[in-house]
Amino acid sequence: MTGLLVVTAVPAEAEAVRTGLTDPTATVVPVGVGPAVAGAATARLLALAEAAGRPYRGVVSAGVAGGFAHRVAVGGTVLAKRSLAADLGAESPEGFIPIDELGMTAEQLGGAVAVEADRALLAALRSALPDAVVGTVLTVGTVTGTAASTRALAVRHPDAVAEAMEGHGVAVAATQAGLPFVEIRTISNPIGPRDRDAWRLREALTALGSAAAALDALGADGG
Ligand SMILES: O=C(O)c1cccc(C(=O)CC[C@H]2O[C@@H](n3cnc4c(=O)[nH]cnc43)[C@H](O)[C@@H]2O)c1
Repeated sequence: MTGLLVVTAVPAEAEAVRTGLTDPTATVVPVGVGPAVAGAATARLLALAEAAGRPYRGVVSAGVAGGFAHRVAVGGTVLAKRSLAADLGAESPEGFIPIDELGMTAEQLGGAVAVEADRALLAALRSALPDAVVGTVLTVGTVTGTAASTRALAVRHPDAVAEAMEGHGVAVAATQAGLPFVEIRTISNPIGPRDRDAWRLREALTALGSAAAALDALGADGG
């Protein structure tokens, strides 16, 4: 069995992870932006490793994220208790209806709208990163960019700490492969009215490099 598969969206995030992670058995791959592309790419990487007789032992979704300002500051680190597909559902005149409240069977849904982090991986990261904020990390297809939608998300998900665009897709790929999964993010921007100039990518990428050192705790003898 090989080591961990760590997937990021963009190459800059993968580079940041590689600066902190020293576990030689881990593989870090930038797979693209968004849950569909990240999920499909992760599933393919897992299948290729399995077919080569070198299956991964766990999957990590890592990168930068928008943070809910009342929960975590820019530059902070978050660990996902669960990775939740926050915009999977239906709009209605009364508001958003999550996919799992539309009356579909489990078979029709094909997977959970929220994937829980693997307990052992999360526990190992929590102890290596005691200052990290732990809560739900939302997966969205559209970056939240208004005060109204930020409020609506925070009300709908009071335990949410951050949003990003890949976690749930990667989590579904890991779950379907029977592998443990966890999501780790560092905060590049507060969620709220769009202000791309306010994104602190360099700060978040530096924090990601530091946080990635904790992934060594998930290596062959850890986690
Ligand atoms: O341009 C660069 O150098 C660069 C370096 C690192 C990352 C990027 C990105 O564009 C990251 C996109 C990635 O970040 C996540 N993200 C960050 N903030 C949010 C947010 O407020 N809402 C949703 N997602 C966010 C997301 O996972 C994207 O894939 C560029």
